[in-house]
Amino acid sequence: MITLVGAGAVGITLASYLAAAGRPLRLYVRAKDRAAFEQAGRLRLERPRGAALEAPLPTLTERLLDADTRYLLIATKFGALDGVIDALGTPPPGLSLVSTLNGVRALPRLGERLPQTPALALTIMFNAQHLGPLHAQLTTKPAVILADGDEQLRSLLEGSGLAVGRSRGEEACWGKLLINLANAIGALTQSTFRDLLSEPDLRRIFAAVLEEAVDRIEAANIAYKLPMPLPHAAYRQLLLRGGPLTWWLARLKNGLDDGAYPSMVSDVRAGRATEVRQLNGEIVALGERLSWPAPLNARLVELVEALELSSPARLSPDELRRQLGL
Ligand SMILES: NC(=O)C1=CN([C@@H]2O[C@H](COP(=O)(O)OP(=O)(O)OC[C@H]3O[C@@H](n4cnc5c(N)ncnc54)[C@H](OP(=O)(O)O)[C@@H]3O)[C@@H](O)[C@H]2O)C=CC1
Ligand SMILES: CC(C)(CO)C(=O)C(=O)O
Repeated sequence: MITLVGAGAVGITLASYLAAAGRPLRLYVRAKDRAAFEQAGRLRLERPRGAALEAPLPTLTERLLDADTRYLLIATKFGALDGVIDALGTPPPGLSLVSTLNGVRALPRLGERLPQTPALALTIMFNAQHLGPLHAQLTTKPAVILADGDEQLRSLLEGSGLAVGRSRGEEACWGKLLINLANAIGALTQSTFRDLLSEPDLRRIFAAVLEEAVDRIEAANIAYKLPMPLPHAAYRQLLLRGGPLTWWLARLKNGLDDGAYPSMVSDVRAGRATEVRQLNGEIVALGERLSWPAPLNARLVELVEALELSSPARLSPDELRRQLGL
């Protein structure tokens, strides 16, 4: 049995595929959400091309762990993770924790707080927005990458309509983190992926922020796998000189919708805390450990954190480039 905690954009997307395929799934619900979930009566996922996916409402549970829970699938934001761990108490033997969180902090956090319980990463390669109770919008192909090591979980995910890739250890999480460095650029300029990958100033900013991060990750000998069929040097050239080609390739590979935007754009619009510390901040922390600062990523963290404290003001791509000294 899988229990899913976090019925937001990612959680509803995963739950819709799993429930529609008849996989054993329970949905954790807090008292504040029960009436709205029951009223929704089913899961509904709008999809970029093709019909919406409707799936039966999984059993709702107010316990994170039931006697038969084998996997706890965590789809909250990082800021809510400690609260979930606190509510877990002492997990029984046989339970595995599965983190869908962006960044690379969730697994070490789970390992520190729950050292006896195995935790593995399910890297989310799709993009989705939360539309309402048990209702989300998918704006890409429904792809995920599961770290090697749990074939039972893999068999529950495969065949559900989700495309399930493989990763050795955490190399997919680090590769995905590199892509997520653009979330802050999107949040500050309120840009779509199409803008981020076709507007010249935004492409230049992303190329510089990515290069700063790749240099530090390689200097620290961290294994990473970019989720694209190109090595970083070639992708950088594409960003700098490929014109709209970068956008067209991303569109072809990921099935991105024209209007899709990074999840941090929604966070800023909704006035929620962002995960910028777990994304660009991770590169800043790595730079500190290496005594090789990462000033572009540090400035992005500062700018996004300033946004969190004030009402969102959109920077133009040119203003952001100048603010970063590029
Ligand atoms: N959206 C996307 O396209 C992608 C997101 N990700 C990552 O996936 C993770 C989840 O993101 P996303 O789905 O967008 O976030 P959302 O904010 O849409 O969803 C998180 C959900 O978790 C709920 N939640 C928080 N605390 C608890 C709790 N203690 N118990 C039960 N539910 C809880 C929230 O409810 P409430 O707000 O009512 O507290 C909210 O519905 C993040 O790390 C994100 O970076 C990764 C790839 C793509
Ligand atoms: C990969 C990307 C950028 C899109 O899903 C994402 O992880 C996010 O929006 O947070």
